[in-house]
Amino acid sequence: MKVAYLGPHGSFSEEAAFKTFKNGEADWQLCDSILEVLEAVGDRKVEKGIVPIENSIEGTINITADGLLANNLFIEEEVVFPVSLKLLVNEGAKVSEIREVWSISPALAQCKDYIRKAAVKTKEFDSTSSAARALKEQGRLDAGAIASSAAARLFDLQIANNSVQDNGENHTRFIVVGKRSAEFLPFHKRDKIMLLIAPALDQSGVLSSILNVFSALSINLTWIESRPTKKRLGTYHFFLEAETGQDAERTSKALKILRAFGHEVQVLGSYNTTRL
Ligand SMILES: O=C(O)C(=O)C[C@]1(C(=O)O)C=C[C@@H](O)C=C1
Repeated sequence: MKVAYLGPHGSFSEEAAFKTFKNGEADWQLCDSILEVLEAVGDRKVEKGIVPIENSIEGTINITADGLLANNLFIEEEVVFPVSLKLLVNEGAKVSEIREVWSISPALAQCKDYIRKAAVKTKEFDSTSSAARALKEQGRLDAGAIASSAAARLFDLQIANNSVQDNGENHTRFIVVGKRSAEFLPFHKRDKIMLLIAPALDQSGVLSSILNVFSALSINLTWIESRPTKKRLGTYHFFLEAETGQDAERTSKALKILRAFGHEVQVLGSYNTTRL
């Protein structure tokens, strides 16, 4: 089975992918960006992809949320992975002389406090490991990369600071996605469900009326995110993730009520969750 993830080697996505799929189960396809992973699944070049969707410090990874819809994907599994962001430097570099730090944007955002205090510039890359690789290739002594200890080993870089993230408790939620197929059985004995809800009317109280359906049925919501529809300024749709507690009946009741109110409801995934 072909499985895509964000490369190059040494990325957090790689660590999450290796822990999620059994040895020998996957024929790995490394991609240059998160969007490329989602497109590879969308274009059926691979069967599955694994991508980050949310980080405990920085929040939603919008590229993933929007890319799920643009590529007609279905969430099949969720894994929560601990992240430890380090400052990597070339041999001979002095921390006091670092003027720039390089990384993917969500990782830079997870280290805002360090970046502000150190008064360094930032430069965005498509992954933590591509930043580490570029640092090694360019041999710069005035720049550092925010990346993993695996990237330090792989690119032979020194760990100048073992933890540059704003909070020691740092987790990223990854999802395994596949191409959506009409015959897929939604919410059958799974822990969670992901919905995309486009409200029927743009009127006051519409979001609270949607949320009331879940509270009336005692369904716990675990994530809510509004994203612009990209059609007109001020128009939004909502990602809602709920714990189904493997109870398909209450979940289908909620969907029926929401649709009866005229809201457009799409099931974007039905999955179990694992903490790595
Ligand atoms: O750049 C990587 O190493 C990734 O796997 C991406 C990513 C992300 O974008 O959230 C994954 C986990 C961490 O939160 C930092 C980076």
